[in-house]
Amino acid sequence: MEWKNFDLLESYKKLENISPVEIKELMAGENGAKRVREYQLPMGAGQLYSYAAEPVDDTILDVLQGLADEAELIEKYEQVYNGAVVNTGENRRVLHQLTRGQLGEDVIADGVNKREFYVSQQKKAAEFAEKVHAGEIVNEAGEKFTTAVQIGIGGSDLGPRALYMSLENWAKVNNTLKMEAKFISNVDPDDGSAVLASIDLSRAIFVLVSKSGTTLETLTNESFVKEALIKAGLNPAKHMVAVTSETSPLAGNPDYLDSFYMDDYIGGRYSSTSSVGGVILSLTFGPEIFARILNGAAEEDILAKNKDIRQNPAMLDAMIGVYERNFLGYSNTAVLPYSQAMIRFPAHLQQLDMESNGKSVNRFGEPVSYQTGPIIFGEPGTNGQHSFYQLLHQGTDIVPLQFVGFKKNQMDNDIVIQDSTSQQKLNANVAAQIMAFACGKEDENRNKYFAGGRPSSIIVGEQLIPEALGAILAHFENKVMFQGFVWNVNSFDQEGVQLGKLLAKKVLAKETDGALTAYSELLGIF
Ligand SMILES: O=P(O)(O)OC[C@H]1O[C@H](O)[C@H](O)[C@@H](O)[C@@H]1O
Repeated sequence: MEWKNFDLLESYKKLENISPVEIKELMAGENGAKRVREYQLPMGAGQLYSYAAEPVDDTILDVLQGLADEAELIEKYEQVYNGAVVNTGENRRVLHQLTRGQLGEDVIADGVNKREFYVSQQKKAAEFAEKVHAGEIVNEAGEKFTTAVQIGIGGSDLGPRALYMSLENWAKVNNTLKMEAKFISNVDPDDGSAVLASIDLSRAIFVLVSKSGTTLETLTNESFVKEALIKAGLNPAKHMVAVTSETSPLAGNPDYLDSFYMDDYIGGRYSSTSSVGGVILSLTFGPEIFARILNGAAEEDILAKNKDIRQNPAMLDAMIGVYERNFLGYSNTAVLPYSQAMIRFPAHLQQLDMESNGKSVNRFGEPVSYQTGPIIFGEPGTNGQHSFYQLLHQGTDIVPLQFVGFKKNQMDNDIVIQDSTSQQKLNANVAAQIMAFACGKEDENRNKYFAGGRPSSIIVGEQLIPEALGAILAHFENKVMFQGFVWNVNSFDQEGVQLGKLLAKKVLAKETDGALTAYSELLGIF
């Protein structure tokens, strides 16, 4: 198996010379209908990935299949889940898939069977959550905890928060919301203050999450919360658990009610299915619901083993994305869930994708001479339609769009107005948008003219339930991984976040000069 730069592959040349297709033509009339019915494949949890409105035909798909084969994507994926040190920059394995299933061989690292370790932590979190729910672990006054507050940032916040928000209302309707969750992430004191003001502190359990145990924001917020607890006459040691890696400075501290572990083989942005998401989600929804999220993710991980891109939704999505990024010149991707519950999902995908593939050097530290990860942004539909879709329809940049939609809403409340429910209106909009973007509209008035030819895909599910959510989460993780393989970058480190941290420390230590001193003055820091 070889790790080669993308532009050294035969498929790169083929893709450079391939004639692009016109979505506008392909999607028109009865041919378009046939395409929508055919250009789809099953995803995990009974969902479908539809790519009819993407700029591909069978010829291009064959070349993309050739690319997947030539870049040895499946072999590289096998290396990942069998425990190879693919995060070369940090000399680490990459094992997040093992948090939700056994995909290959046992991975024994540092004398430990890693899958067994992750499962043991899941069990520990499940038992802890059950004791909290049963009132066996209670506050100083013997009362049950009612709120779980996660303190963490980046991967220790975004994924778990997106998952929680995606299922909060569903859980309420299905009577499985055991506790409410809140999240404190920003070092902005107003973030912590607002959350603390919104809860009954005496009934709150804080889940301190930091893989490294050294993140300034999280440690600051831990102190912020501890001070509030002490001021309220409460004992912080009775209100806080920690989730961290066994090698971090937070590990093994008796000042927490309990500690749960992940390890250095789980990257922050890939950690939602480890204890990082497991503790808060088991506390709030119950361990069974967290297990259902894992099952959905596991289904998707298994699908991702398929060599045939027409049977492997994550790999197909990844290869279409590479084609759009490197050969059609599209530098952004919008994520547009037509589900209000998924409001924080685009933020999670921003970290997942941009922190993974926002690189200019290959995995050996050599500069690459092609584009890598796109800029990711998004907002739930239909809200986005009334905001930035103007640029998407008529702007000078073409932005590939990733829609997500569900046939049924989550809550048992909808009304018929003018012959349609709100859910029907929501889905009518996503169908309309896909076609408007693809086919556009002729008009003599150039201001009202829509060029069309704007590509999109859509993930369609029955309802946003735990399995569906887990499958969508893993779909994007695997997509990003496959793209990183093609670009030959290390998708599992993030050196680009370090410089800013270093300079912030200098500012706080008053060790600045030049313009940094001037900015410190401008911001009134000292
Ligand atoms: O979990 P922690 O070690 O506190 O890290 C939290 C986050 O901070 C870092 O700066 C990285 O950019 C993220 O990848 C990480 O998720």
